[in-house]
Amino acid sequence: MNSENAPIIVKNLDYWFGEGEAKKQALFDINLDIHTGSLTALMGPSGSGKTTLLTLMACLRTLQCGSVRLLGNELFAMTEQQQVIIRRKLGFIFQAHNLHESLSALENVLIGLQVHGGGDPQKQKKAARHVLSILGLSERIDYLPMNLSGGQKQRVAIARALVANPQVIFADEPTAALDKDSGRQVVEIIKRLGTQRRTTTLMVTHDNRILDLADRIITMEDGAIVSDEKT
Ligand SMILES: Nc1ncnc2c1ncn2[C@@H]1O[C@H](COP(=O)(O)OP(=O)(O)OP(=O)(O)O)[C@@H](O)[C@H]1O
Repeated sequence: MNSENAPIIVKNLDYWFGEGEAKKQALFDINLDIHTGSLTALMGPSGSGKTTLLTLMACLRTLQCGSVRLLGNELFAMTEQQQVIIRRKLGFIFQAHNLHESLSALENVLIGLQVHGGGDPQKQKKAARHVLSILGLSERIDYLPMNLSGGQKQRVAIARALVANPQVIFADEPTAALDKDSGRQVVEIIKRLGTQRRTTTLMVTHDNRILDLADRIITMEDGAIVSDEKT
């Protein structure tokens, strides 16, 4: 694949936290191309910069130095309005699944469509039901989060991230709260999306149990990439 067409292209990316005496560099000269439809695991010890890099690539943090091209758009110096438009093409899955406790599984997934504004409510419900069924939750659509297991809640959060057919999914430790089987199931679903819908996924993980499912494993240490392996 021509790397110019890659959905994520990172060049010479540096990042600092703090100001003055407290200023500390968190990322050092990161260069990376992520290919369409691939599932990439981002690994490394605590504090190595994984989340900082993920949030910069996901347009959730302002770039200071270097370049990130996300779906053909340069994120450096991008306006807030442009950022909102590009974020609509992305799906986010975080460890704390942030479901609304007062809303059913179906209603939580509908939020993933309603942030886009407009749309036919009946079609939206159909899409939400469909994605919940793919995730094995057909029987649970009217349940409140308090009545779902940890794995089921995480699958609802994934359904919410997937319902709008994102082109890129950014996941931060999506399996951390799950047992081995639920964790594998979740990553298998994400992997299938890569094959079926050409969805590209970047996943920060400490979970060795699911690494065999990744197409590529990038390891960071002290703010730099120290290894980059295809599996
Ligand atoms: N808001 C912040 N303010 C100051 N320093 C920060 C902030 N967030 C992260 N850092 C520092 O930046 C470095 C990278 O942190 P980051 O959270 O990206 O690492 P990580 O590899 O994701 O760690 P973990 O696996 O523990 O989540 C660390 O030294 C961390 O202390």
